[in-house]
Amino acid sequence: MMSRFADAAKVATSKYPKTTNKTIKYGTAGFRSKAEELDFIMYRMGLLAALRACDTKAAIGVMITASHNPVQDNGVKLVDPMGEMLAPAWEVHATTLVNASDDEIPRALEKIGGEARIDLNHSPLVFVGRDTRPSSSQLCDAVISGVRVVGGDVKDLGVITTPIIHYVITCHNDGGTYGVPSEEGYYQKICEAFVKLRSSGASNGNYEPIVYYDGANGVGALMIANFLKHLGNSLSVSIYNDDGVLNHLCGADYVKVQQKWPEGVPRIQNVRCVSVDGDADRVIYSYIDSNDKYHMLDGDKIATLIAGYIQELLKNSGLKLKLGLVQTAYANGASTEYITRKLGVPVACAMTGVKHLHHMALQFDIGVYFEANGHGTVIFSKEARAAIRDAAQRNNENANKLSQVLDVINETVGDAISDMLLVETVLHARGWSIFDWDKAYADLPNRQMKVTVADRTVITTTDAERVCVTPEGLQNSINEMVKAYPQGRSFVRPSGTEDIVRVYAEASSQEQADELAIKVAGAVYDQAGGVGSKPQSL
Ligand SMILES: CC(=O)N[C@H]1[C@@H](OP(=O)(O)O)O[C@H](CO)[C@@H](O)[C@@H]1O
Ligand SMILES: [Mg+2]
Repeated sequence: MMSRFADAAKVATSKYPKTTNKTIKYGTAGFRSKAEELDFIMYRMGLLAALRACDTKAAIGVMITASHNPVQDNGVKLVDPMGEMLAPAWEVHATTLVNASDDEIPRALEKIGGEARIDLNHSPLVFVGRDTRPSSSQLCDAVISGVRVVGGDVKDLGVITTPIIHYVITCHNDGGTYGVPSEEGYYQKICEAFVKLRSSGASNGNYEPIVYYDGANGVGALMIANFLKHLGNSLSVSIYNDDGVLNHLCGADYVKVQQKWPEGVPRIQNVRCVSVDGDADRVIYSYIDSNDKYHMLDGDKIATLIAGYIQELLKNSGLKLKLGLVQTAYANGASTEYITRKLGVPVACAMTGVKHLHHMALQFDIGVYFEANGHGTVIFSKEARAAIRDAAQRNNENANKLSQVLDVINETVGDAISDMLLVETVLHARGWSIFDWDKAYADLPNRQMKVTVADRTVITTTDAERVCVTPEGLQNSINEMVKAYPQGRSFVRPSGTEDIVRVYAEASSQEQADELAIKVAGAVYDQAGGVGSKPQSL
């Protein structure tokens, strides 16, 4: 019998033939590689998205972006019905489908359909969005072809940020409860709440409503301009890096990793600079102080600022809701210490990757989660949201504020611009300058290194990646090394996005953190099959 998916193979062969025999895996960030290697993968992800839409009987999202990677790269990730990352079982299906030969596509689709017991009579709807990369438009056409060849409908959102597609998908699938399912609906919801929260005046104490915005030369620069149309005089945003080479010497990843002021932004003392990444789902703040010293405020600083403020609103409102913060092993030790000891907010540690953090944040009524690199948000349980809205209606002033704060937040995924507006809201409420915020606690000096090994899967970990299980003996070596450094901490784990092992070290001085990182990197090289030359310096 001819497969109902026969056309999928025909179009694959004629328009999107497979161009590699390498095995490819759907990773933490979906599929990512050089743009010219991606046509066939995009087409197949269109096919898969349509099947997933049948499976969930809901609209599915496809975002074409390689986030902070160089402009030559591109990538694709699927968004599940409530804005979540694609379910793990479907990551496996994605991998199977991408690794099938062109002729095997119908069989692979039948198999996925069978395993997931999909109702193929459902007519699938797929939303697609893309970043500003020159390759994105053509790759988007490949996705659309994939969806259509199996009878799906497409809504093309055009050039948008990753968080906007997550928001639109969620609103579409919940019948508009979370908000109006459109790009315009997104701006309106967030901005209206933000403007209301500062209706008594945009300045307050040490807070001045002025930011410099580093758009990473990407979609974040376009979208902030749309935000500004809704923000009136509430915040003055000067936009920089809006038409150069994507992510080049600027943007959130550059600022965080290089710990440097972004190129293209005027180097003015004591001004808050907000850097977003290539698809605007990550944000990092930085400033130059009066002594011309550079300071970077990362996801940990953002998370502690937000959690501290929500805790205060909760306390003053009398609402009994359980607030918690989720971090990863990369969170600076000083931030964990500050939030647990000073603020008394419980902290949980999740494995790297936002889906793990998101999942762990669900255990709290209000869960704040952030990776140190600036990706994160706040999520509220249904009950928490209802309790807040209810108390707000009964004129509880703090609950009312919290209710408006809730609308500034994009709960569906980490969102650079919504997170920025949230940070600005807290600073405004507290009357803080960026300096006041920064001095809450001092980061422990830290260092990250990469080690290349023959097979990074020989490294396995436990306890949210903080303890290394294999190769046997490596953790003991790390323990011995760490002992020699005051406030020393170090761990190693295989990257989920690059073919390397990551080493993290922190200690009481930068020299010591660097020294510890180099020693631990050496131990990884010796005990886990290092290749090339042994790491001896940074
Ligand atoms: C140390 C670090 O920043 N790791 C990043 C990086 O993961 P790795 O598994 O470490 O390669 O990419 C992930 C996806 O973008 C992001 O979630 C994560 O935070
Ligand atoms: Mg990103």
